[in-house]
Amino acid sequence: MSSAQRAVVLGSGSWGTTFAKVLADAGHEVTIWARRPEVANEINESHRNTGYLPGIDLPRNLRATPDLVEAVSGQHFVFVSVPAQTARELAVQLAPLIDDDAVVVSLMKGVERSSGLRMSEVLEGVLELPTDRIAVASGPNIALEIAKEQPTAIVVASDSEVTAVSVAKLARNGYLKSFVNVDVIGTEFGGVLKNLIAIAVGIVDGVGYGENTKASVMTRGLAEISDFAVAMGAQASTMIGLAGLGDLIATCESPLSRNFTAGRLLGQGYVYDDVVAQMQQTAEGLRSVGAILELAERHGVDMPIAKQIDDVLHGRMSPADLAPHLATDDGPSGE
Ligand SMILES: NC(=O)c1ccc[n+]([C@@H]2O[C@H](COP(=O)([O-])OP(=O)(O)OC[C@H]3O[C@@H](n4cnc5c(N)ncnc54)[C@H](O)[C@@H]3O)[C@@H](O)[C@H]2O)c1
Ligand SMILES: O=P(O)(O)OC[C@H](O)CO
Repeated sequence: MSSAQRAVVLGSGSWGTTFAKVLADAGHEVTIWARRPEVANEINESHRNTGYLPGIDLPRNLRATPDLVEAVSGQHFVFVSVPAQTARELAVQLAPLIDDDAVVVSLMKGVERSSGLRMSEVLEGVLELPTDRIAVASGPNIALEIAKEQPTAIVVASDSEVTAVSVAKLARNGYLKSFVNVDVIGTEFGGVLKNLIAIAVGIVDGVGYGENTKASVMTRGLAEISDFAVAMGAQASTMIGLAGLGDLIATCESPLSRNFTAGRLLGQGYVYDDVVAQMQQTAEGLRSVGAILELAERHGVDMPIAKQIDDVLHGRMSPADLAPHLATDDGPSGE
């Protein structure tokens, strides 16, 4: 464990609050920025965030504020955990506030719908930071499990290994072990793309198909998202690491996953708008699929599962046809 430092986490939803708890449990002095003052008050007064982490007691060295200026002032480590589609507007507010030497870390797992940019690209562009002051963290990290202090691993990536190590040293404690790599593209896309496959697995689960179907979708899904990530510049090895295969397994198998849950509702026959209305929390995959398909087309990558998710989302395909379609493709081909 490193010596005590200061850090701020922007976003007080499930992951922002959990990650702040991870840092505070490592002995650091942690501030969490909550957009809603009532959430900040609850964290400060009751040491709880019941809307997102029911039953979890938060550490006392974790304090919250709804004031972004106060939250960010003098902070060297700034972690960002808001829904991907809101990252740009937050970054615009953040730009004049961050310290000259601050390291900014994305905890998010979506792409910007309008541009197809990864979150680190959005932050880097708006904040005008060199890439050695940007990092991303990803892995099999279902928030509530980590908040319950169940043992977990995470990977921190930055173009600069020094930066990745400095962040990974900060974000480790008795229940979270951090690893590092320098493949930002793979680490980030791993987190984005597993969400799509978790939606597909949720769909077939909702339809009532069993383990063979889910395993087929997961395995072919891993091949599909690896092809995409490598075409975008990722290392193939990252896709079988924590941010790829690791997160794919956790998200596709957990009833706590919002992406899996959204898929299951689709499989049970709910339409897209009903699913969005029922989700209390962010299911990033629903908003990433269109942008990923556009990038895939531009880079000549075939993504049959992602296409089928998009067809189900837009009512062009019955959920029950998703997996059979996989099996009735043209003649046999190599795995
Ligand atoms: N929950 C997890 O298990 C988990 C784990 C790893 C990564 N992530 C990623 O972390 C990111 C955040 O997810 P989450 O689970 O905390 O989501 P969440 O839905 O639980 O919480 C989102 C938070 O963002 C706030 N927010 C909403 N709109 C905002 C805006 N315009 N400006 C600022 N804040 C706004 C909400 O008030 C809430 O506090 C996502 O990209 C997600 O994929 C989540
Ligand atoms: O709840 P989900 O589907 O957003 O998944 C949460 C995390 O990304 C799992 O690592």
